[in-house]
Amino acid sequence: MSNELKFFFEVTQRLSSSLQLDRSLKSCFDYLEQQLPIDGMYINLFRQESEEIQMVAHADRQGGQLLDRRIALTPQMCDALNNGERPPILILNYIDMDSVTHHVMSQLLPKVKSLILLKMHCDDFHLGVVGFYSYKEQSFRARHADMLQSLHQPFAMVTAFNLQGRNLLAEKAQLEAENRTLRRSMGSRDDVIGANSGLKQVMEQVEAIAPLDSTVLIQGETGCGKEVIANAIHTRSARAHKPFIKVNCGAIPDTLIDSELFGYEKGAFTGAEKRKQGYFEQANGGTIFLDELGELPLSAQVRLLRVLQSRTIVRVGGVEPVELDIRIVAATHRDLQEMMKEGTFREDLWYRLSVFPIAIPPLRHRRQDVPLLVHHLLEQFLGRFNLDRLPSIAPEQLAKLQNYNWPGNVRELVNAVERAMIQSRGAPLQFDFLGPVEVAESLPMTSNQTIVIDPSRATDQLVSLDMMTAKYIEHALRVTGGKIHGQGGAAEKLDIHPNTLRSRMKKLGIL
Ligand SMILES: Nc1ncnc2c1ncn2[C@@H]1O[C@H](COP(=O)(O)OP(=O)(O)OP(=O)(O)O)[C@@H](O)[C@H]1O
Repeated sequence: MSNELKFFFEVTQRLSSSLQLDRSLKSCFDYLEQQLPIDGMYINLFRQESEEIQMVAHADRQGGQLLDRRIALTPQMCDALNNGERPPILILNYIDMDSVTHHVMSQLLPKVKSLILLKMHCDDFHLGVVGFYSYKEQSFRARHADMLQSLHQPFAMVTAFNLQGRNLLAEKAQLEAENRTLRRSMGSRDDVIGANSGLKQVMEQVEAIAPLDSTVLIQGETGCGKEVIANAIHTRSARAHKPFIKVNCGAIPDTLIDSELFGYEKGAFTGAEKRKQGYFEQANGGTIFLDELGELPLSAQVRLLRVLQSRTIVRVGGVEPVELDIRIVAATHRDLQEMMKEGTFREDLWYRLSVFPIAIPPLRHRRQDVPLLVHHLLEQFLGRFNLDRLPSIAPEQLAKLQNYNWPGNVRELVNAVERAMIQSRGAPLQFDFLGPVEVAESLPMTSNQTIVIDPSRATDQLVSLDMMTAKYIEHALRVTGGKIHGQGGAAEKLDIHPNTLRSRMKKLGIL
């Protein structure tokens, strides 16, 4: 075999040795550096549609890497690269001999002093170049170019196939993302956003209580995710494949509560033509979620207490108790203890229910969850709005969302994101309809959560020192992910004793 053939055979063998361009390029380099005075090589694509050069792979003595580094070109540079007169192989013993190469290399590999560029063509399409470079000026001779010129076809083929492979991988990643969204919308286990940040403590409680059959009372402001947490308890329990029945206690008229909850026997009242199961029976084997429990009238509270004690119900018009295997999860945004004092909520029922209370912090106390929720909602809305990519949000708009006070909690955020998507029509999302963020309600933050104390931003509308202290403590808790004591905790950062911080939080009403 002639020397040229041996060279061609060895390089093409190495080039096709792996499906990963970084590996095959490194293998080529290891051989080529013994044949040519090179310090490295790379593959650059010519992206005519976006007027860019994209470096996709590089290899030198340290190893091979896949890259995605892009350099913008001027229209004149694109014309120069498209010019049919540009030779298929070019020796540049000084980088500034060619203005486009100088522009690109000064940004990608500024130490390179001389180069051989091998143009890659595929079906009349100018794919880009393979660059063989040296850190010394005047390294290359015509014989080096002669050796390399037969390689333009194999390099072009391998690069083209590799790019196709990458497109397939990108499609696969997109399919996986769609799958995740679908699973979430079907209520799979990973649908609690903030489970590892603002809702970490809540989720620890959920994980602990879910496998047991204990009654759970979820408390939290309206729209903060009580149903989401109730659902998480059910899906993490052994009852996950059994019914999860949600009852909105506030939505049932007083006169219908008994028959809706406990069902009725045939003939129990006019119109009761056949026996009907109530919500409790429908939930048999699974979980019943009693939402808005605070709205339940006192008479129904007594009967609920009986169910909790005996795990049996009696249908309206019936006498026989029906035994049930159910787990009860209740939720309210009302202050049940206050209602007890007023006499509108039964004390005995409270004690039965509050065996395992879970308090969900409002969204303004876990602002770190806002970007996560926004991203989750955008993914959810993607399908509904028939979009093929996520709309963008400018950092200051995201900061605005994080600083806003969210009186309607996550539900209000859901509505705000939906409204912004409807209004945006493909442009970056705007949330100016939320109105200015009040200084009193949030401290100015940059998008990377660094607090900015800027007296020039103070207005004449002063707020009480207690309110400012509360906001500052809340901010410290956000920064530390809710950690109070120990290294990196809020007490350390605020330079006070953890017990002092706790008592101040209690006084200021911080959860
Ligand atoms: N942690 C979360 N992750 C994902 N979505 C959430 C989360 N919290 C709330 N949501 C969404 O916010 C909306 C309101 O949540 P949910 O109905 O659970 O609140 P709630 O506290 O039960 O409200 P209400 O007090 O009105 O009964 C729903 O669309 C829900 O999917």
